[in-house]
Amino acid sequence: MKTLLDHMAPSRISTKLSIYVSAFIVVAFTLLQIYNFLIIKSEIKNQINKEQYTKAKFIAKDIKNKIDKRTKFLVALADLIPPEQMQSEDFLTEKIKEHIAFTNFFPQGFAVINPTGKGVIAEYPVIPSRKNLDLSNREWLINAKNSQHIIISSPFRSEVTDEVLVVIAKALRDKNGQVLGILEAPIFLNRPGFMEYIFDHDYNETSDTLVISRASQIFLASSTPSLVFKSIPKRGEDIFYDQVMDGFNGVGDTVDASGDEMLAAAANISFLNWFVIVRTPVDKVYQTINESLETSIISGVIVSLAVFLAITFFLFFFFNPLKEAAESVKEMVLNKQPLKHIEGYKNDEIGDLIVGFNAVIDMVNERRDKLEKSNATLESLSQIDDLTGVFNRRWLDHTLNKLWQVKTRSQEPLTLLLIDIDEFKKFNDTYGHIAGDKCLKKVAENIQKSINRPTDFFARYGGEEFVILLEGDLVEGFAIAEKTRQVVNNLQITHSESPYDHVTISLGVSSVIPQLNTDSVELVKQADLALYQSKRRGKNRYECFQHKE
Ligand SMILES: Nc1nc2c(ncn2[C@@H]2O[C@H](COP(=O)(O)OP(=O)(O)OP(=O)(O)O)[C@@H](O)[C@H]2O)c(=O)[nH]1
Repeated sequence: MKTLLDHMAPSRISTKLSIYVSAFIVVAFTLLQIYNFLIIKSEIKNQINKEQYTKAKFIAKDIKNKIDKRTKFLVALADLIPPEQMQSEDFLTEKIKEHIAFTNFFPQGFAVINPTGKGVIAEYPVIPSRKNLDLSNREWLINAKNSQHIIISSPFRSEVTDEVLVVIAKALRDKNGQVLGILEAPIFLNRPGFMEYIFDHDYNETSDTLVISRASQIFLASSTPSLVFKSIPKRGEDIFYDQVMDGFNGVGDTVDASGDEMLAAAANISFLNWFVIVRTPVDKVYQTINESLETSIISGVIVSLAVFLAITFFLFFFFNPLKEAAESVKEMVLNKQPLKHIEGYKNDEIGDLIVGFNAVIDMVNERRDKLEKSNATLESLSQIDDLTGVFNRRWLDHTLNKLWQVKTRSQEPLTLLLIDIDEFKKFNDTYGHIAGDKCLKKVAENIQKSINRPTDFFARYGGEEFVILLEGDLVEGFAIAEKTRQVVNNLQITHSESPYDHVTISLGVSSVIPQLNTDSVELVKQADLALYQSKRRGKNRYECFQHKE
């Protein structure tokens, strides 16, 4: 029973393909994700930069408008106060009250300050702490007194409420230019109607809006309360701040107090020498895309796994016939089994391969059969004597040696009859070689016919000599010798030069029970000696080899 792991052996094409294809898909998918991630990141950065810059410019414009409106309002009020009414608190209070009724720009109202800076000539609404303030040393009071125009103070913290404010002020003069009082109004940056939204944490949920005084180098407004009225980074600490301090309007990269990277946009409020920065932590900018990257990594892993399993399954399905075919071939080759058709037909290239392989096997088998047949033919031809068609000397030697070994083991007799045609030279000389050949053939054919036991073998030994090999003893040898002699004698092939007037044969018989370390040649030699005796004793007879006592 094969396990899944066997099916997924590393040597299998389907396993290799699964791994390669899956790895390719994973790498391609990952690269695509990274590419998309970088593109989207860059798009998001551009978008956020654009939005932040628009927001910064909008806020800058909004602050400018608000200051403009307030200064115009104060100038209009100042124009309503004639110098001769300057000492009339009631008149001034009434005028302020009338004027202020049209706006909510000034929740702290207006005050007309004594030119010395000590005491209030008139105010509305009445703010008790204001009356006792000594403003004589305030830079804005001094500036207002020295200016024909409205002035805007540097931002400062209220001693009373600790809020950040600016004061707008205009000196009220008599016709000689003598300052009779200073009309002033505080603008609290965090109060409703001005920049309160910048201080609102909810409004700045992801981004942070900062209003910065270039002259004072401090944060005037921020949704982070701890930043308000703190110094901005020193020159050299943050390139973006340095650029903005030099008047740059636009977008860039910065860091916050804790060193976290931020995308920022800056817009100038030139006439105040302030600027607005809108900034967002990079973490927050890319939060969504980072989260989606995590999700896509998880989904990528799941998809890759699913793709791997799907590919493995499909490749297994497609390549299994190939695998089984390969195993069949391997088994045939390794175990040297007969080549046979392999199973697993599929209607595709693998199927074509299997069909082709089977056809090759058919061809190989067919050729092998032919070769075996022709080998067998060659083999038999190499064992047959051309002239007579009986076994030849080569076959005889081989058979004799084989039988010699068999009889050595079984200790049974082996008998050899050496046959020689008498006066054959004369036959040739008399009738010619062709007739001699015919004679040889006829003799051989007839002796062969007379040998009918499967354990008796007949072969041409060479020339006009033949051998009969018997798996029997001397007695049987004599019987066959005599029978053979008679067979040839009875052929009555005319031979005028023979004393018998026809062709005869002489035979030498020898028999032995083969022993270890003896040679079959000995048996032939003995038969030859016996044949010699036959010739000497008149031919057309057989003699037996006599062992010397
Ligand atoms: N025609 C033909 N003659 C052969 C063949 N092989 C051998 N001979 C002849 O057989 C003859 C054998 O002669 P010898 O060995 O002198 O023996 P013999 O003439 O038979 O005399 P004895 O053996 O004493 O009877 C030779 O003349 C060979 O040329 C053959 O294949 N065809």
